[in-house]
Amino acid sequence: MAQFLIVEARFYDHLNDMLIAGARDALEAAGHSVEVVTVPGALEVPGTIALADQTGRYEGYVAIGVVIRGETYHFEIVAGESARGIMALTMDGVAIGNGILTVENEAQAIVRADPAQKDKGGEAAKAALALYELRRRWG
Ligand SMILES: Nc1c(NC[C@H](O)[C@H](O)[C@H](O)CO)[nH]c(=O)[nH]c1=O
Ligand SMILES: CC(=O)[C@@H](O)COP(=O)(O)O
Repeated sequence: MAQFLIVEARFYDHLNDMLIAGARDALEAAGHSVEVVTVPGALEVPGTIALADQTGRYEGYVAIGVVIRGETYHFEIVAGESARGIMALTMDGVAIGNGILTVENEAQAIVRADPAQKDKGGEAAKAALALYELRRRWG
């Protein structure tokens, strides 16, 4: 049994609740414990995972959030930089599944967040579990 941390950018409550439910179910079904920490937006997620990892308390992380395209270039910054930060940590060996949706509209987000449909939260948790298992094998 390992301790996983879900780091959620709580920008859209109803969408996050579905993503977290899917992620939590996947982690608990695999026999692990789950904590959740909430940050304002997707840009804060990589830094939060970096800080959490320094504590040594967690074996893996699931990044949760939703970025919906608006009218300006801000979408590219938030979507791209959050993914870039998460990927940088992954390349340093941190076990992270990226469940931050980057979508055009709310309808796309609902289909992807709903555990009964695309279940992207569960998918991200399974990615974190896969990296955690590889770390155990090779670590
Ligand atoms: N527009 C969205 C954001 N924007 C906020 C940033 O992530 C960040 O919190 C702010 O710039 C302060 O550093 N965040 C999301 O998660 N989703 C969005 O659609
Ligand atoms: C992530 C975004 O694009 C967004 O929420 C910001 O919207 P806008 O570009 O209309 O300010």
